[in-house]
Amino acid sequence: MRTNPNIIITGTPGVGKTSHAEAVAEATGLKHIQINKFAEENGCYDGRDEELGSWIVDEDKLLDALEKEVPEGGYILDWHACDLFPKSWIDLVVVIRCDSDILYDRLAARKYNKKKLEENMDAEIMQVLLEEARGAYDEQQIVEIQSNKLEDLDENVGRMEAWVRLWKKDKQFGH
Ligand SMILES: Nc1ncnc2c1ncn2[C@@H]1O[C@H](COP(=O)(O)OP(=O)(O)OP(=O)(O)O)[C@@H](O)[C@H]1O
Repeated sequence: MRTNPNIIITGTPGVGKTSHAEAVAEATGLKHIQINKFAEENGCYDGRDEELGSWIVDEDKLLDALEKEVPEGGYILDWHACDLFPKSWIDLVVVIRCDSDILYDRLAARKYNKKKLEENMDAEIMQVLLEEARGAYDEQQIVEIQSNKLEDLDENVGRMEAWVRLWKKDKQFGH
């Protein structure tokens, strides 16, 4: 039985996952795992997609490495995919969304190549991550939030902090 929850923060690249995860970790004491970094540090990569200019994560190796700690609770998993994490590990899935014109500017500022930019824009417009979350987790575990402006970030972090507080209180009283 976990005494701290595990939260996935997911969404298309650039929507604001890491900005949210860092702030929620700071506010709640949960540990933030940026999966890209974790995969790199733990040798969970399996080659590189040169066309997209990104590394390919070996999901089996990644889950093996995470399994040593994450099931105990207290983690925020920050990644642009979510359905690989076992349902039994996860208490809340936060899908961050962003308006496409705003996302376009954020991704263009990163100097993504045309293919990568278009793929990510399509993914956001087609709400790929929201559908992926719905396919893997229960509807009541999933929250969809907007991250267009800084006020959204503050409000979202406040909501997530309140959710963590309630979750822990519920556990304390044995619900
Ligand atoms: N609500 C927001 N208001 C204004 N700017 C934001 C907001 N959320 C994120 N940003 C900005 O958008 C950029 C991308 O944010 P961030 O790195 O958190 O996204 P990400 O989803 O973690 O991206 P990636 O998947 O590539 O790691 C950053 O420059 C960040 O400051």
